[in-house]
Amino acid sequence: MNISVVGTGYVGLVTGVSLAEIGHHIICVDIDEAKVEKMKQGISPIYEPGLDELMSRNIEAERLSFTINHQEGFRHADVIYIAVGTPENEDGSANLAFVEQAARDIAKHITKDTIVVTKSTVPVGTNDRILEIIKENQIHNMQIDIVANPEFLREGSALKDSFNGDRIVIGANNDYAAGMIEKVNEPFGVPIYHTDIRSAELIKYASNAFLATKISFINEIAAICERVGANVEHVAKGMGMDQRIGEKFLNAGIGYGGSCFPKDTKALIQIAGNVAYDFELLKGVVNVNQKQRALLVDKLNERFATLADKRIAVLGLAFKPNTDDMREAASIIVTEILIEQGATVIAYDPVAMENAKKLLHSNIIYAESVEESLEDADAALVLTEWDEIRNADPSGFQAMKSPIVFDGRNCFSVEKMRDSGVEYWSVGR
Ligand SMILES: NC(=O)C1=CN([C@@H]2O[C@H](COP(=O)(O)OP(=O)(O)OC[C@H]3O[C@@H](n4cnc5c(N)ncnc54)[C@H](O)[C@@H]3O)[C@@H](O)[C@H]2O)C=CC1
Ligand SMILES: O=C(O)[C@H]1O[C@H](OP(=O)(O)OP(=O)(O)OC[C@H]2O[C@@H](n3ccc(=O)[nH]c3=O)[C@H](O)[C@@H]2O)[C@H](O)[C@@H](O)[C@@H]1O
Repeated sequence: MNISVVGTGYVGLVTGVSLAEIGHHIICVDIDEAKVEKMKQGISPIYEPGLDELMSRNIEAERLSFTINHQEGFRHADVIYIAVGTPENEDGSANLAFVEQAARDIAKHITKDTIVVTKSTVPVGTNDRILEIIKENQIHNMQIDIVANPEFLREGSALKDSFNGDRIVIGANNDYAAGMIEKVNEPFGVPIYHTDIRSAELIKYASNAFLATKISFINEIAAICERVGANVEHVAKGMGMDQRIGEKFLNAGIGYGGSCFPKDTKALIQIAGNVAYDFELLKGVVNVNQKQRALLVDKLNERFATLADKRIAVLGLAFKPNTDDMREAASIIVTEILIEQGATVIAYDPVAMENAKKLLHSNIIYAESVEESLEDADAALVLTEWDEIRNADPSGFQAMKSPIVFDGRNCFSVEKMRDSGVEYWSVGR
């Protein structure tokens, strides 16, 4: 099928590449010229394991191309996917400006009957609005159907998730559109769940909010563990063995970050608020996460009278391993407080440092390796559990002025660290 994807961020590009890989003809449209130039050469503008290789393969096979021109992008499209950003407004609600602009672009340029598929995470009712915008602004009078098809991939394992997802949700209000989008997705071999549009929209927010709830829940259990002398890893394991609970997303740490959990939890609170429902539980989840992010700085402040003369190594900057994405990373707030308190910060991340430099305080010093960041440091904070950090030899911490480590991702064995003479604090163990 001829498919166009609007927006080539983490979701749009992975969607385009995956659909090309299963045999569709894909043209991706983005307004960012520099990005499009890179992608035309088979270079992914984002770090995502395996993506460059799959892009190049499908470009060579002439199943994948890129353009900044919407008209060219939509000319042959049977289906158009919307995968533009839905960032957070100041009040926490979802900003739909990019989605609405994409709808206007579609309205202006389509010249054949089209199914529009919304991949972006959008509040309930947005697909109705998109359809309305397209119908109101259409130049040629074409038949338009709309399908809500939320995305569940995780950054860092996006391709793996696309080909091995737990489900594909198709929300439609007619059998033709639902059947066509099922056909598009069939080669993935992933279970397909059909529902109405509004339920599909809510499935996405409810799923992210539930996962965020698991994380804040285990983080509160970790706080109790610390106070009563239990070990949160053992507690999580014992809980997770109950299949009704499940073992995943029970890793205690410095909370959730990234481009989605923080914004989607807040957006769902707004969605509920708009229909006069106070989502108390989710408000608690958000508050717990807020506190959790500053946990390591609180611990540092308990350990040292002042940070003014301290050299602090920060290991890991991305919001999670295997991505260069810095959106809502804990490192943003942690490094800001450290610098505010007068500390010297020497940071290292295997992949995200270029993006970090654009976002973090200009006083941060960047190291080329874990070892370099540890040299002469008074304390080290672990913010992201990259394999390179996780696999660091505990004896390496002896290069510090004082081997004191606050581990926000429970990367190291408590026993090994203590045996290596490291003063070690981790979350709830
Ligand atoms: N990042 C993730 O892991 C996931 C994101 N989502 C959702 O998917 C959506 C997209 O997220 P990301 O890929 O992270 O966004 P992103 O911000 O990385 O990328 C959006 C892209 O859309 C482009 N764009 C904006 N307006 C355009 C227009 N009118 N025409 C063409 N291109 C346009 C931008 O230039 C940018 O390249 C959001 O709603 C997000 O909540 C859903 C699941 C996973
Ligand atoms: O809507 C989205 O954008 C996506 O959001 C998350 O994916 P992502 O943000 O890429 O990464 P996750 O692996 O979910 O991690 C999110 C955050 O939670 C933290 N986390 C995760 C798991 C855990 O047990 N503990 C924990 O603190 C991670 O460190 C990270 O900061 C969801 O997992 C995806 O299903 C969803 O599609």
